Amino acid sequence: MTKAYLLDGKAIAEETLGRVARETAALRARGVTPGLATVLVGEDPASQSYVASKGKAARACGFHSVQHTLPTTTDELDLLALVESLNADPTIHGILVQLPLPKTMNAARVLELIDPRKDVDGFHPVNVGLLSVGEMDRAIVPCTPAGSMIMLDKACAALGRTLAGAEAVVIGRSNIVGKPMAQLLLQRHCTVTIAHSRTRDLAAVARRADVLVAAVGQPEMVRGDWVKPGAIVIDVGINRVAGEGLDASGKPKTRLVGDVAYAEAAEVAGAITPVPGGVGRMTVAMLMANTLEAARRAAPAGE
Ligand SMILES: NC(=O)C1=CN([C@@H]2O[C@H](COP(=O)(O)OP(=O)(O)OC[C@H]3O[C@@H](n4cnc5c(N)ncnc54)[C@H](OP(=O)(O)O)[C@@H]3O)[C@@H](O)[C@H]2O)C=CC1
Ligand SMILES: Nc1nc(=O)c2c([nH]1)NC[C@@H]1CN(c3ccc(C(=O)N[C@@H](CCC(=O)O)C(=O)O)cc3)C=[N+]21
Repeated sequence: MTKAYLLDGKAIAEETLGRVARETAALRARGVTPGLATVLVGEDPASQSYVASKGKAARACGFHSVQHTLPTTTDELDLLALVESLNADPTIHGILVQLPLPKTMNAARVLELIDPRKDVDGFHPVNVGLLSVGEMDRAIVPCTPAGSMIMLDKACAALGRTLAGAEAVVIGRSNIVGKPMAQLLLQRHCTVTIAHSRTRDLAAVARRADVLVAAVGQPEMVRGDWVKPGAIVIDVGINRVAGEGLDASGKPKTRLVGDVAYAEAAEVAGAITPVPGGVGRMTVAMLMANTLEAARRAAPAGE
């Protein structure tokens, strides 16, 4: 049995981050330093660790990086005021409000207040619209789907495939992953199916896919026999599940798994992304790429 080509998210992300760092140096030579502000409300440990890794990547790229941490009890109006002050701050080109926000807050209202030109997550309705009409010079594309497309291009190059005409199935229809992913695949001329929790016979739908994207949030839901032989499998899922034994502080160990049963799927797929070390790495890298691009668009035209 041939084993799938492993799409190494860490290595591909490093490539992207290297390019961003080089281009940032060039932009700084013109007097512009990309600035990224992250906003975290509450103390969710997973969110804290994501935000920390974003700050670290920003500094490694040579960005100006600021982090705002607000207590869970923050008044929504105070968060809105912070967003407005970041909108008005010329040293900040990218604003990321970490999701999920506390349930007491209206997340849509917060996201819609972010200046679309600084919306490096690509979640603002203006960016959603620009993506859907294909205005890619002005749109900011959500990081996870954008990173997934880069990995798909690597897979196509390695396997000698092309996306045009391919059957693509995206499992998941969220605004942050599933829908924008489907838009990008459509732009690349795939025949796109979006599946979700009401889809009948999901396994059969998945088996049609030359390109299968799982963005579900269900640990290892996609089994090996859901994968068409030779398909390219992009596993977006990040699920923390119980591991074996105890950690150093005596708490039960946990581990990360994707939405795809990796070992089974890797026996059948043509190429596959691992979890961890897959799409998650690319998400952080694309956030840096989006921030650099936002800074460039804000900078006066250079020679
Ligand atoms: N790698 C990365 O950088 C990132 C990873 N993630 C991870 O990706 C996953 C998806 O995230 P996100 O899109 O935000 O999640 P959401 O919970 O917003 O959306 C999940 C989607 O999956 C569908 N779904 C849920 N259960 C099933 C099922 N049993 N069968 C079929 N469809 C199902 C839902 O359907 P319905 O609409 O009908 O409810 C929904 O459309 C999560 O594991 C998340 O942690 C997210 C962002 C970034
Ligand atoms: N406004 C906003 N924008 C986001 O982009 C956003 C968000 N909110 N909320 C949560 C999700 C999730 N997300 C991830 C980022 C990095 C990894 C990542 O780096 N994962 C590593 C491992 C991480 C670990 O070990 O915990 C990996 O897959 O190898 C994963 C998931 C961004 N999100």
